Amino acid sequence: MEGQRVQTIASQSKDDDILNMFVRAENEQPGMTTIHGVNLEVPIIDFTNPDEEKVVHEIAEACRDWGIFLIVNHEIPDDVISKLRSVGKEFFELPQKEKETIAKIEGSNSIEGYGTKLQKEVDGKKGWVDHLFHIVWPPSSVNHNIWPKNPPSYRLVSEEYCRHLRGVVDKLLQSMSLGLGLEENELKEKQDEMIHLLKINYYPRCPFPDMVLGVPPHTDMSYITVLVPNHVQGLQASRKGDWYNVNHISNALIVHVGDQMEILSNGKYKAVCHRTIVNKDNTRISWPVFLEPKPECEVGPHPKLVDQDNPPKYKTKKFKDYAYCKLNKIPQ
Ligand SMILES: O=C(O)CCC(=O)C(=O)O
Ligand SMILES: [Fe+2]
Repeated sequence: MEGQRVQTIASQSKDDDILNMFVRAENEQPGMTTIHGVNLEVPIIDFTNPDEEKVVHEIAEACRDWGIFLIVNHEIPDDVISKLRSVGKEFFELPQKEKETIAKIEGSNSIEGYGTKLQKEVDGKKGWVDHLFHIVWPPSSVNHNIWPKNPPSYRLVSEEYCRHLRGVVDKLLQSMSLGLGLEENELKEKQDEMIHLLKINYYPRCPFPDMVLGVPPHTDMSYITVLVPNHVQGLQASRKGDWYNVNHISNALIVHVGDQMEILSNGKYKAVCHRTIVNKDNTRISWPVFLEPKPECEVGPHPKLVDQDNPPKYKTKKFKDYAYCKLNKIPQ
């Protein structure tokens, strides 16, 4: 096991030394660094808009100018989302011993399983969050041994959500492809080389939310990430050097452009820098699905998007090498 879980610390610890491991330097503390009183009104895309050309244009513009947007009317039924939220919450509310049966094995290369620490920690400061990771697609990459056995409906519910999500992802990739001037199905067809990785972030209530972070500032390593949170706001994005709360719409999907999409588009689409804050009164939970290349897959600027006037801005490398450098904070 990789040390104490934040959930355990949150429910038990009054020890200043332990709590100090979470308190950030002032220039990182959300209380000091958030622009208060305004939300970042990121683009909202309506998937039922009959003007499909307009939707493509809006998505491309959002990827270029924001790297983050919300999708409303996405056709994932509300009850599918609410069941996903229930089973995830139920898993994290199980006795600690039961959760540890699917804990990530320390030193293993796999990211899958129940865990706490993720990236190399700057200044040894810890994020106020535990998580669960498991691959949900394609079936050949899925290891059900790592999925929670409890609640018993966990698997069925998660599979149902992920099936619906694939429809959303297809539409997103088609629009992003067109927005780059590629054929409609060019990115969608790359899905053979991709995995869908579900994460659940569990942010327990925190007695001093202004001084700690959930997930520290980062861009996602994925091509794109599609996320649903519970009812508790906590996602912040950086815009022109300032941190803002992102507008929260219940049951909207939040899309992040990740590093691989920025690389593939040779910088035309921008990965969004984001972080999360925690809450004094409420537990926050979020369910991102990361669309990532398979480890051996090479990612670099798309050949059709580079020429003499637009030389490649990024190296082409295997995703596993990219991920190793990123997680260990080694320059790419
Ligand atoms: O909880 C959230 O809203 C975002 C979490 C996140 O950025 C991540 O897990 O990469
Ligand atoms: Fe993220």
